[in-house]
Amino acid sequence: MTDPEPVVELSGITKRFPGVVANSDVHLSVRAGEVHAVCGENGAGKSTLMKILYGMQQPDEGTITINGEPVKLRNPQDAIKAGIGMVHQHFMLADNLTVKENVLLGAEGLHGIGKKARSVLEGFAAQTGLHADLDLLVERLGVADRQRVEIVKVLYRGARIVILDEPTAVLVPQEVDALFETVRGMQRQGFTFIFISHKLDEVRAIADSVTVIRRGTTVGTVDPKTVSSRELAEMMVGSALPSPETRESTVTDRDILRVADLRLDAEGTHRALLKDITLTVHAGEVLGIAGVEGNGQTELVEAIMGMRKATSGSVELVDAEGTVHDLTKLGTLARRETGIGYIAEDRTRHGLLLNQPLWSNRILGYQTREPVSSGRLINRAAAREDTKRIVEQYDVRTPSVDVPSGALSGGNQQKLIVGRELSGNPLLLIASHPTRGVDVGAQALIWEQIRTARREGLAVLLVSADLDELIGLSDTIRVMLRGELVSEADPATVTPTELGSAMTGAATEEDV
Ligand SMILES: Nc1ncnc2c1ncn2[C@@H]1O[C@H](COP(=O)(O)OP(=O)(O)OP(=O)(O)O)[C@@H](O)[C@H]1O
Repeated sequence: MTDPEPVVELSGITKRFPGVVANSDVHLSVRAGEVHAVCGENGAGKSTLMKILYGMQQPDEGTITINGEPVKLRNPQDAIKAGIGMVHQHFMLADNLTVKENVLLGAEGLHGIGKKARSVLEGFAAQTGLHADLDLLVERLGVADRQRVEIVKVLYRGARIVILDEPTAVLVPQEVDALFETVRGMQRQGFTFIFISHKLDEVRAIADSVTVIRRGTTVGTVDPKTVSSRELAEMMVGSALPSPETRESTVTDRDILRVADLRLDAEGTHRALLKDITLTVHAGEVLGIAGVEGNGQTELVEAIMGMRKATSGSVELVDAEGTVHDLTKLGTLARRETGIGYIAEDRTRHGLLLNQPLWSNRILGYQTREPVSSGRLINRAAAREDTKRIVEQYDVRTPSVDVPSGALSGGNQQKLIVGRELSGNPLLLIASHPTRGVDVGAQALIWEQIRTARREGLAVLLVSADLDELIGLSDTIRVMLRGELVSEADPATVTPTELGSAMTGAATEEDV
């Protein structure tokens, strides 16, 4: 039997940015009806390649062939015409519109907005397992359903080849299984998927082929069923990975963060986004917060950081001398200055200034502190030096510390932030999804840095959607549901599936 014809053939793709070759002679050949994973370290060039395939960027060299025809994709409209759809990692839906409105917006020309449109839409909804009412506002949907709306949106526009950019990063294991079921079902109907992921177990579970990219160029394409996750990781990195360390407890009885009876009402209402939150994080402890996205974790972090004003309750930080600092009424910068490092959930909104060089980003949040400032004056030379140190220590792949942080790949931006936030010698680190979007090698590195700091007495409040990370890093896990801490899990014994059930188990469709 001969292999089916490739539906997508990228050949000799090269893309240069100032100081960086993002793609160098990359080849990718995707057969009809397969799930083709693209893997590689942070900065390897995956996003660039996908942007080229989706018409968002033009290659300097190379050719693109779709269904045997050479094509020029000048913009996403061209890609959509060629039958390519992209589901981005960050959803692009309007919360205040219904499912139907979101799908039809901008595509009214296809089937109108009446009965015909609805019936086509219903067909795609059934195909993707989207059971939500099409007239429901998107804000009422959970993450997994929103993702399905995104998929429906691209199918409605005629996509037969769907790019999924890290689709499982925000899903619990049960939702990942459901997504994979959908993908398999659609595959049987002839759809082709290109799947970007750092989760190699998932790649092995769903993909028919995997193309590995390293430092901008193709290493090769393999059958993921015939290699282990470790071998795949080593193909990506080009060398052997360090072994994961064994569990050891460094928890002390010294309180660092104390949150008592915290309540946060939605603005102008008495509807509680957070209720009865009481928790303590000790020196040397990682307290993990598990929860399906949208259950109050973001609000909890923002209330502790002073980005949202709590309705009632208190937040205190106890320093090394035992002095208690009441943070409840302080602003964010003042809270940080008492000794909090903060890895924000949304690095491009709260963590970085994208048009500023890396060294200026090193100063962000530390404008009054050594070594980058004398308290009143910024010390540029010291900031550049310290940024170089971070780049080295955290393996940030960049041509220099003078490029804007926006030119770094997502994972490298994340490494820069983690490096900066651990550099201020904080008492407490608030880490929201600290390794989101980073590759396995960088993840191991970040975990190691956090563990080292914990051994030296750092207290960590960890919020993560990556259950392996929560289980692997936490000393204690608490589960958040509808704004409350509802249960505890022992990371030494709990499985990701059990934790997933605790996170969703008690929730009914309506609650979500
Ligand atoms: N607009 C740009 N300007 C300058 N350099 C860029 C730009 N976009 C990407 N790069 C560089 O190209 C290289 C490849 O980046 P790309 O985002 O494709 O990597 P990636 O494999 O998707 O990484 P990640 O897993 O971290 O998302 C990186 O070195 C990055 O800094």
